[in-house]
Amino acid sequence: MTDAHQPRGADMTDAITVEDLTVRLDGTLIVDGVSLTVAEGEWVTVIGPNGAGKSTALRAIGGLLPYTGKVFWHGSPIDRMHRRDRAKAIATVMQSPVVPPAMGVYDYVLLGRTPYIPPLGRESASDLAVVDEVLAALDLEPFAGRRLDTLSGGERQRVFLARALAQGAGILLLDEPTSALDIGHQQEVLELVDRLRAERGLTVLATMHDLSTAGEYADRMILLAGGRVVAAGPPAEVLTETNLAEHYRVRVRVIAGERGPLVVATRPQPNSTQKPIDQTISPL
Ligand SMILES: Nc1ncnc2c1ncn2[C@@H]1O[C@H](COP(=O)(O)OP(=O)(O)OP(=O)(O)O)[C@@H](O)[C@H]1O
Repeated sequence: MTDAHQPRGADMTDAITVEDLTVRLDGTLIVDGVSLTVAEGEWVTVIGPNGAGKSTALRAIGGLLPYTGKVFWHGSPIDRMHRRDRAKAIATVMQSPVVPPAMGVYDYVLLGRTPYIPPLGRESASDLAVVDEVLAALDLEPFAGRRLDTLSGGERQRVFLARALAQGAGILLLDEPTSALDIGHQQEVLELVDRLRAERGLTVLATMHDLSTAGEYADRMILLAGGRVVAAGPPAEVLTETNLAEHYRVRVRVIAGERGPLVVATRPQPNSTQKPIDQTISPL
């Protein structure tokens, strides 16, 4: 297994290679020299506290934000790839994508097939078959005729994933893909992605906040804090009480589960070093 964050040049067996990725937003350094690799067929999940730079890093790796450093997909520098080839190589599900509110679910998922439809051409029967297959796999058939703006947050999140899967790309970038889903749909979606990974060799780079769930599905994890990689490796090496206490500033218990470490946050002890409330709130 490769080290998650050692730069070593683009390797054809790596689906994603990132070297010294740096992103500034409005002059502020947000991602600070991140290097990582994701092998073909591997699932790597980036974790880290709010504001750590996870979404920003993922957007840059997906070619959606300007950056300095190097990003390769399947050994090709992305800044030299044609837009259509990019869309066939990588599909992204970012948080709160902007969508035409009046658009129907079926048409939105069909947008995933755009890179396969010739200019001025129409979608083929096989494009429609892919959309039907994806809608069925995500339990979305009953919603096919509905407008996007009539769906619940969780239903919409599944539609965003459906569009990405319809794209048929070999690499999936998922930014908190299950944050709005109930526990049943969360497991269903992650199992589906994992099955596609096994059947089609899909590569997954995701961000997730639910640490136990993240650890159950990822081959490797990367802990980001302050825009930098502070830990990387298999879930059991990253999800440690020491790492989580240091970077999330929370007291946790990590218990060995069947499929990976289970992380439980515990309340501070009453005699901990926290100041009494009456010393931290100014009197009115
Ligand atoms: N235009 C901007 N100018 C300055 N700072 C910005 C700008 N856009 C985003 N940021 C900051 O960049 C930091 C990283 O944001 P990002 O969304 O990548 O974090 P994240 O790790 O995904 O967080 P979360 O877990 O809350 O989703 C945040 O502190 C955010 O406020």
